[in-house]
Amino acid sequence: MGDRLRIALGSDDAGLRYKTQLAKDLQADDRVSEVIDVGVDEDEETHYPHVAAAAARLIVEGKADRALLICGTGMGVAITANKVPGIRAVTAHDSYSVERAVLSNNAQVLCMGERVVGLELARRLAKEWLGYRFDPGSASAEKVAAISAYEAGGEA
Ligand SMILES: O=C[C@H](O)[C@H](O)COP(=O)(O)O
Repeated sequence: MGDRLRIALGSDDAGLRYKTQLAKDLQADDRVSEVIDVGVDEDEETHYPHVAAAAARLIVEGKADRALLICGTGMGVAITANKVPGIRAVTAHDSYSVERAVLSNNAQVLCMGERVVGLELARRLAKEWLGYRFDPGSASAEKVAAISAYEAGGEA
């Protein structure tokens, strides 16, 4: 991952208002090199699993570094993204969890719920999230490696 981040951004119709604002925030942020909008658009009713899977696949294909996904609760998009091998997605609505999602879990995908968290807090959390980088030399790396080993069907 380079210093600046390529962010896949997606929502269903329940998260579209927040996605629209977050897109503007991300595009204005110097730490972001690219925002890849995977939908939905206005008047589009693609269900959340399709949007979440599209964003997660961009990461495993090396076309995005991270994804920010919004649905009603932030849960359906996280569940879906986690079905894509290699993806670690979390739902988080507080500052500490957002920090640990990156620093402890090396999660590439942050999910939030438009029906759960206020817009200004969501914007702040997204801004904080951009500032964290996982340290592969940290004590957390061994634990993340264990996640990957279990995902691969082995033992850790
Ligand atoms: O996790 C799912 C999301 O909250 C979605 O936006 C709404 O899903 P539902 O319409 O099935 O409740």
